[in-house]
Amino acid sequence: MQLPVSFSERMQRLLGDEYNAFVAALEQTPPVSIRVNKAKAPISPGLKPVPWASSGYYLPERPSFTLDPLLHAGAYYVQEASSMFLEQALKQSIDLDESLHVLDLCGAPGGKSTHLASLISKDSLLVANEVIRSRASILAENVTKWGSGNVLVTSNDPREFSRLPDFFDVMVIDAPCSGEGMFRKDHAAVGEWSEENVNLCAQRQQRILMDVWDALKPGGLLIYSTCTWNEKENEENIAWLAAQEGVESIKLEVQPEWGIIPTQLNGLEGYRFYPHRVQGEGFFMAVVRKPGEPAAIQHGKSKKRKYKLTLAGKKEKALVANWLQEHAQYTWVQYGEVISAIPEVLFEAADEIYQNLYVLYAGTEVAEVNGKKLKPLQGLALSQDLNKAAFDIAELELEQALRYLRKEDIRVGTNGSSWLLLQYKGAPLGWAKQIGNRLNNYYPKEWRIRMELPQEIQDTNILF
Ligand SMILES: C[S@@+](CC[C@H](N)C(=O)[O-])C[C@H]1O[C@@H](n2cnc3c(N)ncnc32)[C@H](O)[C@@H]1O
Repeated sequence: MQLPVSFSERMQRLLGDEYNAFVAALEQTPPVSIRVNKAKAPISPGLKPVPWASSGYYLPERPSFTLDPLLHAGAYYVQEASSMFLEQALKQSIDLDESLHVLDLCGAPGGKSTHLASLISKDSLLVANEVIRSRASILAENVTKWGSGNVLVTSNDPREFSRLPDFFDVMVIDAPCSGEGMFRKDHAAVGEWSEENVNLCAQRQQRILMDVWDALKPGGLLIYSTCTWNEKENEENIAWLAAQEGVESIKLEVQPEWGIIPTQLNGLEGYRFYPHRVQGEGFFMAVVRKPGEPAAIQHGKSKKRKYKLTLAGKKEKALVANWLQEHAQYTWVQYGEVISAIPEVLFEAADEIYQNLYVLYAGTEVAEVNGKKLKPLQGLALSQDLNKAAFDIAELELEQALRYLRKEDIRVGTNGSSWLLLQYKGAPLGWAKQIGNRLNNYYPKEWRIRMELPQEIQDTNILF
């Protein structure tokens, strides 16, 4: 790999004696890691754990993930290991049993959003945002597959968050950056790198920080990360923010054997990940607290407010309520023909998000109403709270599951006219409508596997 000269000079200055080991590590095959959705697969796979993440594991080699139906079922997410350090940032800085409003501002494709969804309490709301619309759809797909039910996916420019002053307890800004830490995974990134782009990225990151700052509560946490190593986009930006806003830096405990390098600028802590030190890609993270007293958390519906969300009709609600477990804990809303379930304690906050932002997906999309007919939706099939007892179920073999996910016609030997929940190794994949012994495939067209299936399909056995 031909590294740009000014990049190499900087890295030599930063790493000193370790520079040669760093360059050698850039030539090695990147490690492969996954994060397991313990709500769907409550297991400890016999895999080497990522030391700083409770559900992160390394795989010995890269399988064809597309050919594992459990990935499509949201049973795990393929995520670079260094990024999973987010878990330490949260666990060491805030009580995750509290009910929190959390923003993941730069969310797509969804690694940190799905991680956050697993870490926060059921009474907490995650707003997973992505400004670029096409990428926001991918974020919504991954959030739906994860199936937590307390996430709203939005697609807004950072500046539009100023409409929500003092709203969030935690903000994660995984900023768009010059991507030096991805050189090993993505060789094209080396050719696209320039000092000028580093400067542009640093300026854009400052703009993003200022745009959303008012939406963070006094006393709230900001978790800032990039996948690059230059100081301008990292320590210097945190120092710049501290100079503007007087933030308090949060120091995290890192075990020496993790290989993470703590850094400091003007007394502000940061954490660096290098590929010769950790089994992961290049990464930087810093955690700061906004000055001021935390505002008291308020719940419940206020009497005076006019809501944007419309409640589902009693009749419709009665028909679908038992499709989710613990259905009494939800508020059922209807948007056009779609009935969704939003945790009742989050209704007020969710409505405020609807009033101010562009929402692509909210809570759990349960059913589509068409006159007297009800169609169960993909969000329900993939919900962690799906009440399987309410449906007929067919268990698929590997090849059948992949053909279903390709949206092909399959037969499973059933006969009837009801909706059928199709699952693989016990994990729901989606719906089919029985028409006699035929099945209509209702897997979402945009999500379908486009890859041709190989002649011989091998079970990847990643989880079980
Ligand atoms: C590093 S990626 C996020 C990765 C994601 N957090 C994850 O863990 O999967 C940065 C994201 O910022 C988005 N982005 C680009 N320009 C932006 C801007 N001006 N403001 C906010 N986000 C932006 C990109 O589209 C990209 O999805």
